Amino acid sequence: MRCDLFCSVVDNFGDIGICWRLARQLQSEHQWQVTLWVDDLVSFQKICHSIKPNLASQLQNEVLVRHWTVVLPELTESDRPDLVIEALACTIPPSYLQWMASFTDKPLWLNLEYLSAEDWVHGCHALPSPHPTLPLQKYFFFPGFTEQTGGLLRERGLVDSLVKSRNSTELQQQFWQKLGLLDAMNYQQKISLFAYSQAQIRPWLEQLANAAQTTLLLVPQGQLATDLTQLFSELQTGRFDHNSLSIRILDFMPQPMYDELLACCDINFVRGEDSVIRAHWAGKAFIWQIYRQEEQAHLIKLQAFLDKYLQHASQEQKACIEQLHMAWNLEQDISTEFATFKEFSEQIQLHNKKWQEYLIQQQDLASNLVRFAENKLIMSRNFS
Ligand SMILES: Cc1cn([C@H]2C[C@H](O)[C@@H](COP(=O)(O)OP(=O)(O)O[C@H]3O[C@@H](C)[C@H](O)[C@@H](O)[C@H]3O)O2)c(=O)[nH]c1=O
Repeated sequence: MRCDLFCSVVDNFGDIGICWRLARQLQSEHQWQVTLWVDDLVSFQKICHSIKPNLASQLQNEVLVRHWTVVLPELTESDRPDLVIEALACTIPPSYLQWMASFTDKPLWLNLEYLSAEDWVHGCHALPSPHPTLPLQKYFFFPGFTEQTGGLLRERGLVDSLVKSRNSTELQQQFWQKLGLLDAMNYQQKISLFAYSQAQIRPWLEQLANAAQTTLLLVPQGQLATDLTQLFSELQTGRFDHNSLSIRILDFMPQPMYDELLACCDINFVRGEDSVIRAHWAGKAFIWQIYRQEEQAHLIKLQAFLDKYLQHASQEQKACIEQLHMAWNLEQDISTEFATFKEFSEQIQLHNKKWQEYLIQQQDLASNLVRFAENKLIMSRNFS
């Protein structure tokens, strides 16, 4: 099977993060021949350091990465893919659509949608939509948390390997060494903090600094790290130590390392669409800052997720997790909510384990997509 996957980087790293994981998985687990078209190789390089932004085409992890520029290179019949994926609301160029439509044996066209836990997704997943003028139709493919959706990205063996990292002091030690954080194991609590802006973050940081427990707070480079440097000028050096709190600014690391970071921390603040799912597989307590949308539409999506995730949680757990999520997403001071969250940390850990078990019973997104595409192609080829 040959697949062309189109990815446009709107902002941040979620678009390329998701597409890069999917491309690698389709290649390594399903032996597909994948071409990943990306319009921003500089962002891509942040999460895959071997990317060379000046190249029009390059092979990375057996995936052909092509720079998607305004004018696409000339394509010939021998380039014809079996499947074309238009990821995360990007728009395939009209010239490419015309080229697709020119074949008798037309490629299958999928629109990989954004993640949502809302129930309307069940009715829209896998629906076809005919192109208004060309003899083509595309199918909507929705990731999600239930069997009625396309599922979640999860590589084979990932959860087992993260459990190993979680349970082995030696592997953790090696990991922290790779990051250059030789004293990480000495801290009683390690928190990864990947988030958008947080206007009221200071009181929470003071709470951590004044706590009995020592905390190592790991913040990836980006807007939040810049904001924290405004609060604590010492952070210009990438380090800040005050009483029980140590903050370290980290360079962006390759995706597999980021996955391991989440497994080695005790609490993970995650954001967007991809890191939140990684936090699920890491199996630690997590707090999600959802990507903001106009007119607070994201809060409806957040509540839909919390309703699913906390469906079987006790009333107290539900209240404490919901309150922390709401305060964090509304950029309020989270000191009180975080203290309660910590009180319940053992129960939250157990709850997350059950939630993870429920999700793992479902097929992963790449496998669902492969099955869907193969069935559709077999049907269309039988009819033509
Ligand atoms: C911090 C870090 C992240 N990453 C990866 C993990 C993820 O694949 C990616 C971050 O993506 P997200 O977690 O989704 O957060 P994000 O905020 O960067 O991405 C967002 O982008 C918007 C355009 C989308 O519309 C949002 O829905 C969302 O996906 O970066 C690394 O590989 N290394 C790192 O060091």
